Amino acid sequence: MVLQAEEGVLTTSSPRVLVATAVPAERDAVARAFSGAGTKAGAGTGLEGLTEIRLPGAAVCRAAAGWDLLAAGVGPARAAASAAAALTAAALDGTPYDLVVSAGIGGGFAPHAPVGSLVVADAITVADLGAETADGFLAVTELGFGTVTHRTPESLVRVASAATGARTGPILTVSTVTGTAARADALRARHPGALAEGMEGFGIAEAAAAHGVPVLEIRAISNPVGPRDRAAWRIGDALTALTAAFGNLAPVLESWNAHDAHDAHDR
Ligand SMILES: O=C(O)c1cccc(C(=O)CC[C@H]2O[C@@H](n3cnc4c(=O)[nH]cnc43)[C@H](O)[C@@H]2O)c1
Repeated sequence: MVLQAEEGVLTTSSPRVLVATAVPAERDAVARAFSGAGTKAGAGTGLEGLTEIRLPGAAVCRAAAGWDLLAAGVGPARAAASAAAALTAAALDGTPYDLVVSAGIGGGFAPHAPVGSLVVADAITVADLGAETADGFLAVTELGFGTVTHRTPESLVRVASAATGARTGPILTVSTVTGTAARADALRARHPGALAEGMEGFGIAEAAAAHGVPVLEIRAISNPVGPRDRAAWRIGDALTALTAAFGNLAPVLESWNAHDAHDAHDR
């Protein structure tokens, strides 16, 4: 967000937002909210009408003024590397991002996050970064290292959930998709209140934190967290919900003041 002097008056331009998904299908679902780009019209690349900017380590698509979309890859490490590349390139270019949004489909914890619903994270927590011991799992912070949770700005979570109808609560980041009831129960016990899981949020939040940029995560629920039944994932419905979410989210994020982000903290 750059302050500009116009006729002697200081005005604030719209924030620059980086939306990071895992895969191109999710990025294109976000793109459809802006201009109809990413529809099936054309050769099926999903990028008709979008400008692709190739960077060292990442390629971002400009969906609209101020809105860059990144298919950052699956899993926290690849997503962090891609997001960091995009953030660094923008900073070196003198046009840093004001907000990073981790977005995509995700698993929902029953009964609070049913398939087809939306979840906005008030906390982005890595669930499997630590050590297994005879007495159970120890988070990396309990070993004296690093971070396991990034908080999202309260004011941003409030406006985002009001605009989209999303439930708000912790979203877990896992490197292994939960595939049994026992693992789902263990996650519930360790993270009471967790609404959803995905595979990239924490990595993207780490990259954003390294650049001092606030982060938000939004997931459209495609499947329940629990016993694996890949055939039952409602990916199409979730992608449709993601497009609708960004249609409602974009105007409120554009008017959100990034300087309100002082209410976010890492743990
Ligand atoms: O096959 C397709 O057409 C397709 C379209 C869009 C996305 C996909 C994915 O497989 C996305 C993988 C992505 O989804 C997240 N995810 C979804 N459900 C879960 C879950 O139960 N636990 C953890 N992650 C989940 C995750 O972020 C993956 O990166 C396919």
